[in-house]
Amino acid sequence: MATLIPSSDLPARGLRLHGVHKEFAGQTVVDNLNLEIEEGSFVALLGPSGCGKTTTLRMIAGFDTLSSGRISLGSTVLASDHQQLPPELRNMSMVFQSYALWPHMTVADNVGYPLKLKGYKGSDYQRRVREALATVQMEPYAQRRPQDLSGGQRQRVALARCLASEPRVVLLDEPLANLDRHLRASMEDSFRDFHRRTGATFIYVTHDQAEAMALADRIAVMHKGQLVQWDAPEALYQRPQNAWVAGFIGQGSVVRLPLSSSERLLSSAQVQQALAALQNKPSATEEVLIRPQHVELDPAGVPATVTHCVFKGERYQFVLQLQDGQSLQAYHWQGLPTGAQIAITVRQGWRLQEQPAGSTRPTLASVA
Ligand SMILES: Nc1ncnc2c1ncn2[C@@H]1O[C@H](COP(=O)(O)OP(=O)(O)OP(=O)(O)O)[C@@H](O)[C@H]1O
Repeated sequence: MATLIPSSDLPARGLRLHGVHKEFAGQTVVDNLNLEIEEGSFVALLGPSGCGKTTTLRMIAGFDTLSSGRISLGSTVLASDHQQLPPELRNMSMVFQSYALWPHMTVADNVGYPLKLKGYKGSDYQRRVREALATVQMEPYAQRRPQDLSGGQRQRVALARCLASEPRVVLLDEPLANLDRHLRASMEDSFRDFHRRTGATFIYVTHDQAEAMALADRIAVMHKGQLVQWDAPEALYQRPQNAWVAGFIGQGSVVRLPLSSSERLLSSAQVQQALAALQNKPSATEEVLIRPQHVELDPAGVPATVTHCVFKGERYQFVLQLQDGQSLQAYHWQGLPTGAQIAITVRQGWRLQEQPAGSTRPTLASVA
């Protein structure tokens, strides 16, 4: 796959992955990965299960070796196919889904562990432990053991331990995966705050696109070991590279439309014209992403039939059938019966790049 990151000047103290490749028993799990991560940024590695996110994080941390390529932090080469800086010399800290706290130690001792390794003692040690615990509002729990804490509290202790070691890079591997939905939302705030306070570079692995969008200022979308898009959350949502990314990020429909121009962002008039032309069964069509919020009921629009309607609390979610049988997702504040004949206007569309033959795409979120 082509390099998606321009090989511009190295960020002065940033993290760079250059042609990183990893095989396990002859099978490629990370394929020529190129990324330039700015110092102090919050980056998410996002992709479906098995796409190589954790392996990438472990190579950055130094827990896995590279088959080929190079990882560097500023001017220091951390790893290549012939050299490997040990994890403890990388000035990085990893936060795991399982928290990885010592069960026989108190909360304070868990947090202080990396400080002891660095030789801190006495009042300086005590102060740093207190400060780290205060940052995650866990000071009152200093003398408890991890098993006497909730999942969210344990993860906050793991964050405090990470903070105490003052890393330049914080690596987080699905840290919220074991928590319920409400706790996840409040922990997202803790991560944001933690990132702001430390100024460290954060690399956050998740398969949850909403979590990645809420936290990261840049997202690397991975699929089958390859980087498919590297962009800000808004850009990923508004300008996905292809139908696979469009299906993975947010809700929407990919429809095939006959297009007469070459722009990627299509105006309402262009989409309406293409939708109206579907009744002529055009032979040449291209993939266009249409987000549900851009579909509006409009008596002057093109005909469609309601095939599915689900109440979602703040709105109804529909599946509509276009004149040629293609499906389109839409929202509306009112419910409509299945089989209702309506007319719609689409406010905008995004032309997708065709994917290489044989590649798969995630199933687009449906209301069914
Ligand atoms: N030590 C190993 N030996 C052999 N294969 C491995 C090893 N570690 C990972 N793999 C394989 O590499 C592929 C990528 O795994 P990885 O854990 O990096 O994916 P992931 O995107 O983090 O997935 P998940 O979200 O499920 O954790 C998978 O097919 C996995 O089975």
